[in-house]
This record gives sequence, C-alpha cells and structure tokens, in this order.
Amino acid sequence: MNFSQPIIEPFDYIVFGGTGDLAKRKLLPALYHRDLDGQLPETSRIIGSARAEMTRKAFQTLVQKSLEEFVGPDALDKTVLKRFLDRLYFISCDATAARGWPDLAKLLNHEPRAIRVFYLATSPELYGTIADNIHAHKLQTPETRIVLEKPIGHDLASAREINDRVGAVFEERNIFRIDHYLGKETVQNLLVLRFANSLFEPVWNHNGIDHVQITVSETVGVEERGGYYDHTGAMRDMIQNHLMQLLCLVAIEPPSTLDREAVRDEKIKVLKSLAPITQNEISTKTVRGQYRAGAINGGPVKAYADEKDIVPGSTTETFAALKVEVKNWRWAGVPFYLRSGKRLPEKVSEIVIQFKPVPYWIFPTGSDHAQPNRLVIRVQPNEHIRLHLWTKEPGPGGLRLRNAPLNLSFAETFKGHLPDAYERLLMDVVRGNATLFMRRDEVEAAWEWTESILDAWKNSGERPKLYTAGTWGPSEAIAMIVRDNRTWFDEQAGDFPGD
Ligand SMILES: NC(=O)C1=CN([C@@H]2O[C@H](COP(=O)(O)OP(=O)(O)OC[C@H]3O[C@@H](n4cnc5c(N)ncnc54)[C@H](OP(=O)(O)O)[C@@H]3O)[C@@H](O)[C@H]2O)C=CC1
Ligand SMILES: O=C1O[C@H](COP(=O)(O)O)[C@@H](O)[C@H](O)[C@H]1O
Repeated sequence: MNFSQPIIEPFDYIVFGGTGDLAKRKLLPALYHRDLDGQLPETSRIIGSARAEMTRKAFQTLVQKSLEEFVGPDALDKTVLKRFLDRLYFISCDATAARGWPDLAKLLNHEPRAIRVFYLATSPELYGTIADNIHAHKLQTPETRIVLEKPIGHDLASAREINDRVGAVFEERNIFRIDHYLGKETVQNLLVLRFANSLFEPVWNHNGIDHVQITVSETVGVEERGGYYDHTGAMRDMIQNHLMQLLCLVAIEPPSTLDREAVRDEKIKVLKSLAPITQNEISTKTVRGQYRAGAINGGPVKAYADEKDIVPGSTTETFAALKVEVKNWRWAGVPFYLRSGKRLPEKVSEIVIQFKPVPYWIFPTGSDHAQPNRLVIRVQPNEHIRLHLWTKEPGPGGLRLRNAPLNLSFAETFKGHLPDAYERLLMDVVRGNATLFMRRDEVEAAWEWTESILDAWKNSGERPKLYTAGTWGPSEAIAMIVRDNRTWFDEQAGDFPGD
C-alpha cells in the first residue's frame, strides 16, 4: 500500500452512468475534491456518458448542481469549480447499441491521454457489453483500466459471466472491482491498527477474543432506488461486499508485505474458511427483515412495501443479521455477528471486538466483569477507536471501578477534511494501485458463501420478519445473539455517547 501521493499522470476518466445517482452523489464530488487539492493534472478530462441526449453545456450544469448539493458551499471554490467544469465532456451513448461509440472514440483519440479509465456506474448487466464495445471500438491503450461497481452480478453464475467477459478484454491487473468501504480511512486503518501495533496480535485470536460484532446501519430507506433495491436486498447490496470485506480485514493473517496480491491472498483464505450456513441453520444463524412504517428522527416514514417501484408483496429483505464462523485455528469458537439494514435508528458503521474476561476477579467492586475489555472501531461517522478498560475511580474510601474508554478520535487527532472513500479509490485506479480493490476470486468466493444463504431463504418459503422503521431490526435479531448470552452493543445505555 502506498502512503505517499505520487504524481498523477494526465488521464481521461470516462464515467458510464455519468448522469446517475452514484456519479452525482459520489464520483463527481470525489473528483472535484481531488481537483480542489490540486491533484488533477491540467489536461485531464472527465467524460460523462449515458443514453440521454444532452449537450456538453447541459451536462456541466447538471454536474454543477450536484456539486452544489453534495460538496457543499464551504468547499465550492469558484476558480476550482470553473476549472473542474471545463474538464467535463458528455457523450450520449447506449452501452447496448452502436449509437455513440464512434463519438466517444473520436473524442478520446483526438488528444489521447496517457491513462484511460472506464468507470462502469451502470447496472452490472451492462458490464460485459460495455467491455465488448470498448474492445470493438479499439478504445484500449496499454494503460487503460476498467472499474466495476458493486454488486458484481446478482449471484455466483452472473458474477462469473461478468468476470469472464470483462476478463476476455482486460488483463486482471487492469480490472478494478470497487468496494468503496475499502477506501474509507478507518477501514484502511484496520491493517495499520492490527499490524503496526504489537499489543493486539497476542490476543487477536480465540484465546483473547470472545466474539466480534460488525454493524452497518442506515437511517435512510430505499429512496429513489426502489427499482434496483427490490431485486437486490440487504444481503446482496451490503453483506456480500462491504460487511464481508470488513470481516476479512478483522480476521486475516498478517500478509508478508502490503503488496496487493499478498493482502488479497490473505483475504481469500478467510472467505474460503467461512463455515457455510446450511438450510437447517438459517433459523438460528440468520434473520432477515423488512421495515414497516415507523419514525426516523421523530418524523414518520412509510413502509418498504409502500416505497416507489417496489413490487406488491415483495419479499426483499431490508435488514439481515448473521452469525458467522471462521473455521480456522485463529478463530475457532469465536462467532462474528453481522447485521446491516435500512431505516434503523442511527447511521453507524462499527466493528466491536469483545475480549474475554480476566480469569479471576479480585476486586471488591465493579464485579460485573461480565463486561470485559472491548475495542470499538467506529468506521463512520465520528470516526474513532475506543478501548474500553476498567479503571479505578479516583477518590478515598474504598476501591470503586469504572469501565471507561481510551478514545482516539479522528477529528481531534487529525485535523482537516477526512477524504471520502471514493477520492482515494478513484486516484488509486489512475495510479494502477489495486490493493484496495477486489480480485476476481474474492468476489466469487463471497458470492459462493452468500448464495447458499439466499437459496436457503428462498427454499424456506418464509417472508422476512417485519420491523418498525426506526428500531434495530426484528426482535429475532436480538434473540439470535441473546441465545448465546451476548447482546448487540447498541442495546446498552450510553453505547454511542455524544455521537
Ligand atoms: N447509488 C449508489 O449509492 C450506489 C450505486 N452503486 C452501483 O452503481 C451502479 C449505478 O447505480 P446508480 O447510479 O444508483 O444508478 P442510476 O439508475 O441512478 O443510474 C444509472 C445510469 O446508467 C445510465 N444507463 C442506464 N442504461 C444505460 C445504457 N443502456 N447505456 C448507457 N447508460 C445507461 C443511466 O442514464 P440513461 O438512463 O440516460 O442511460 C444513468 O446515468 C449500480 O451498479 C449500483 O449498484 C454502488 C454503490 C452505491
Ligand atoms: O453500496 C452501498 O452503500 C451505501 C452505504 O454506503 P455508506 O458509505 O453511506 O455507508 C448504501 O446506502 C447503498 O444501498 C449501497 O448500495
């Protein structure tokens, strides 16, 4: 992994789906921020593409509006904004037809840049066809990369098909399968936390750790993405990729170097060690839910079933909780509890490492040592790492113990803007650094494991359990962990103090 910021060569970034939600909310704001930091070479161009007929001027206006909304007025610098808008071009092109491709070829070849990036921010069904068209129209240079957004496919078979088709056109080193969680500062920091600090490794195993919790909760519903979400669900949208990647980084063995293959080799070993969840186990090791009407931040919100573009009677899950076992020497007997959902009470992404209690409690007070040390890694928001320790409460007259955290707050420790995950990842593609991207076998192994659960859910014929919007999912998710004499971290008062 490269920690310095090498000079970026001039590039052309071609964003298929350049008018879509992801491009407007994330990709273009991320590129703007890199421009603001002076990282984009003067001659670099950004070319949006979609089927819509649109002039270059109209695209520039659309992007300006998106930047005003998603970058915010404080970071919108007039000079940089003008420079950024001047980089923009638009080509109307249908990925599945002949229209537009010759125009794209003409624009790219007129003044070729050293590096070309094709970013596919479209539905995954189009990935193979876009790769074929790039090849057919001879748009590849030796330094051309392709970025595939998640989810890559809908299941293992479609993921393999995409990988085969894209792999027939691009070498694996030029295929960047993005999972934006890997670009989050706090996620990148997992490797540093584990492998640059000597104190954790001796206890980072079944001897020291009781269990691990990974929560990625959102307050939003499906918003305008009902059409996409209703045939995707929480398992495919979040667990198969983001939560699996977090689990891998908590569980991996130390790679011998930070070389991209070394890190990915260790991640694949974790994925291959996941115990499959069988049909008989789905009722005890998995819970899926769907939100009904409720309240978020004091305001009423409608049920999933009543959101735009949701099929009547939909059985799509908007919440999933799983008990996962990693079958290897390090993690024997240490469950990983995962959960993710929409319309939950808070937007929090967090990893909790619950250590085991001391073998014998000698203190007269604070004897509820049922709450042993805990390391809380807050991925977002209010990024922090908190190590909860027992400590003596100062004062005379006896020995009173208090469980208090050592707090490393990112905002207090590192002043300044924490870059969005996409900022780092989009530039890594230009640099050709794929360490924070997924290799083909990782994606397929994650699908293989996930698919058996999806199949078991389907075969069970059961509907997802309903939960009220604004609560922590169905009560079955609480029961799942309570059966093991454990609780989700959020259920205890004061879990998220001041957050
Ligand atoms: N939105 C998000 O927060 C996230 C999205 N993703 C992934 O990113 C991808 C895009 O998502 P999102 O932006 O939400 O989707 P949208 O539906 O908002 O945008 C889709 C884009 O693709 C274009 N498009 C559709 N069909 C074609 C076609 N045949 N040829 C060329 N362009 C086409 C659309 O424009 P037009 O109709 O004019 O052609 C539009 O620009 C998906 O794979 C999604 O899973 C991943 C993470 C987060
Ligand atoms: O990939 C996705 O991620 C977002 C959540 O991302 P975050 O960075 O805000 O945690 C999620 O809303 C979306 O459904 C999913 O496609």
